[in-house]
Amino acid sequence: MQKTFKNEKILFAEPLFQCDGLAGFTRSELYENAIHRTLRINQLKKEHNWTQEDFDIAIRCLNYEVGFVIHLSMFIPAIERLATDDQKAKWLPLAESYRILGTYAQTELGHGTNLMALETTATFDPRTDEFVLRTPQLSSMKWWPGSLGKTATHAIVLAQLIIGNKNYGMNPFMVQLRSLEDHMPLPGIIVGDIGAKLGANSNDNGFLILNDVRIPRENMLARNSKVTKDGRYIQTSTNKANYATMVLVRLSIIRWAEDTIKNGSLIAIRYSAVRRQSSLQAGGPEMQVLDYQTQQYKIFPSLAASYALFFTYEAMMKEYEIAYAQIMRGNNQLLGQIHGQLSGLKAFASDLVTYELEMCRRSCGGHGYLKASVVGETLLHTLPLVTVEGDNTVMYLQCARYLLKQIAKALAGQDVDEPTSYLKKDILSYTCPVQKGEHCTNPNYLLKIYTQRAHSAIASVARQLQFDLESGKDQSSAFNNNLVSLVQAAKAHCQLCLMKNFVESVSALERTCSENLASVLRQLCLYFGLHGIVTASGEFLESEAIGLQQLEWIKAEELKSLAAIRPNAVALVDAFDLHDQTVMSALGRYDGNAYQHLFEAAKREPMNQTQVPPAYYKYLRDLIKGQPLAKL
Ligand SMILES: CCCCCCCC/C=C\C/C=C/C(=O)SCCNC(=O)CCNC(=O)[C@H](O)C(C)(C)COP(=O)(O)OP(=O)(O)OC[C@H]1O[C@@H](n2cnc3c(N)ncnc32)[C@H](O)[C@@H]1OP(=O)(O)O
Ligand SMILES: Cc1cc2nc3c(=O)[nH]c(=O)nc-3n(C[C@H](O)[C@H](O)[C@H](O)COP(=O)(O)OP(=O)(O)OC[C@H]3O[C@@H](n4cnc5c(N)ncnc54)[C@H](O)[C@@H]3O)c2cc1C
Repeated sequence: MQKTFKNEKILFAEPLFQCDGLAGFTRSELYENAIHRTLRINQLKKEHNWTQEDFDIAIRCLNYEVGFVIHLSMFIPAIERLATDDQKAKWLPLAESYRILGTYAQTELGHGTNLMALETTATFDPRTDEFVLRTPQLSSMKWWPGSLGKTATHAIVLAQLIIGNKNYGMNPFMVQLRSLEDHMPLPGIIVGDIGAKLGANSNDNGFLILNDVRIPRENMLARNSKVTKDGRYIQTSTNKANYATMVLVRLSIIRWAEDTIKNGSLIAIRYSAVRRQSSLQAGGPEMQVLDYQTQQYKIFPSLAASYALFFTYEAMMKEYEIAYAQIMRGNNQLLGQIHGQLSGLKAFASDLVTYELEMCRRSCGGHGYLKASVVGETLLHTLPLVTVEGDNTVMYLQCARYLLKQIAKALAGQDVDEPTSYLKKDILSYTCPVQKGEHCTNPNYLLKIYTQRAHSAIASVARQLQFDLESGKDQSSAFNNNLVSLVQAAKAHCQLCLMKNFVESVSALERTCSENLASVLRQLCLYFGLHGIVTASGEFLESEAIGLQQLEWIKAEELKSLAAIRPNAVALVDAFDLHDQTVMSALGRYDGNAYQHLFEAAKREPMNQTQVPPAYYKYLRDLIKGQPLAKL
């Protein structure tokens, strides 16, 4: 599942990468440890001639608990996508050698989603051939950018470009924040950390106030638009191209989601295999909780999601690489498709894993509430994915906007993009392929059901919008009246994408892998499809993709699937090939000794380093001895 990291032994031989000790670290210690780790991985890369892929896998092996995440995942990619060749030649070597440390400063205290309303300005001053950057009011300050608080020496600041009295919209500007001599903020720069978060506290997300900070004209990243010395704005590509970095990170978030749900399902399934509790026969032996149908129902969705997201990431990476290669050659034909697809799939993947991680946590009972189980920590670290790189609701709406355009083309007899080719079909010619119970065991039949449900959802909201417009509603009111249905249609399309990628990937694999493996993957794919229909049965019925009889057959087949997956469940998570130090969980160790590892973790608890707590001498001793308490 994960490209086996041949350098795992090298990485985990070093105490720095052994994760047990992170519990109890202060924020400053977590921050410092994360920086130390990234720089040490960089040294290992040089010492052992690792590839960039090895470097990236090492970071994933540490669950991204490293420093400079935004420098690596946004600042450098933004230079690659937004800078001219000359600007790349200047800034990339500095960034890649960590001579400058960067962040991507777009979100403000008052705005994150609505980029058109960002308040930071960059005003061109022709007298000095400079831009003057300012955050005019409290709500304008940059707020959230990773590494901004204490680390970044530079930021790519997204600001409204002002020339004369005209606003040319959001453009990217390279701004130095700190001295490269003593790391002190430069004149006009007020910068700091925004404070503790629910998780990811090794990251110094920060705030930035710009008080008339002057930068040279050549600091505007000018691949897509530039300002001439005499103040003329020249657009060389669509201004949507300035959004390119976000598209890439949305792709990365799908893989991040895949990585977290693999951890969660591995912990839940391995622990459920060793945990024995209660018995079905009075006086009989206690059962592995993994044998309870309800426990399987709780955690097998996370197992199936792990594989579904793996296959979808692989497919979307190929789609992105094709689109990006064209875009970098100036051909924006695929820009709308890749934006629509990745907006929706980033939202769907992060929604899916945050829900399933909580189910994994719950499935571990009381021990799931211990930090040492790590499944709760994993959930906390995953929660931001529903917000970063675009709030999920807003991302679904971007996907829906793309789908509306595609169905309009389909209905007009025009070509549509490959991912929405199903919209060309005649929706009325559909007949449910499941006409008897055994038909539910055919993933291709299920795929037809998903297709019809998605097509129906998109067609239905398109019709409703048209009806509202023809009834006299203006565009924005008609849209706002249908936002929930638009989100629903986007989710339906995304769930179809996951199912299609799963079916097609297994079909391709079975041509080369053993029949045993093929049969296990087919079973998991079938389960993923059945479970998806059951959990959204209302929408599948509403779309008439299935009827009540089919739903009854599908529900029965889903429960049978649980029993079919059970014998391979542990092997399927072992196949993730995740090192114990990556999973870090006392409940999910490969050796299965959950209780021993829990007790070892408890013994490492700082409070247990002394038998008698300081509070005894302050409060408890007199209390227990019946002595009057001193004034508190
Ligand atoms: C070390 C490894 C680590 C790997 C993992 C890294 C993870 C990093 C974790 C955290 C970092 C977090 C970073 C951030 O959060 S950065 C900030 C992210 N912010 C956002 O995503 C803002 C969301 N808002 C928007 O994107 C936009 O405001 C909008 C899309 C909601 C609205 O755009 P706008 O231009 O205001 O209006 P329209 O909707 O009318 O769109 C206009 C037009 O542009 C097209 N379009 C919009 N976005 C894109 C895009 N990204 N790419 C291409 N095209 C885009 C849109 O489709 C419209 O096109 P049209 O229909 O043809 O007119
Ligand atoms: C951990 C973390 C790291 C981050 N790192 C960075 C970074 O490195 N760089 C950076 O620039 N930013 C960063 N961000 C900021 C992030 O990009 C924004 O928080 C995100 O884009 C959401 O915007 P917002 O916070 O303004 O939410 P809002 O848009 O204010 O969302 C609030 C509510 O309003 C709803 N809403 C908003 N607009 C609409 C609409 N048009 N239609 C329907 N509903 C709507 C949303 O769905 C949501 O329910 C980070 C955030 C987090 C949590």
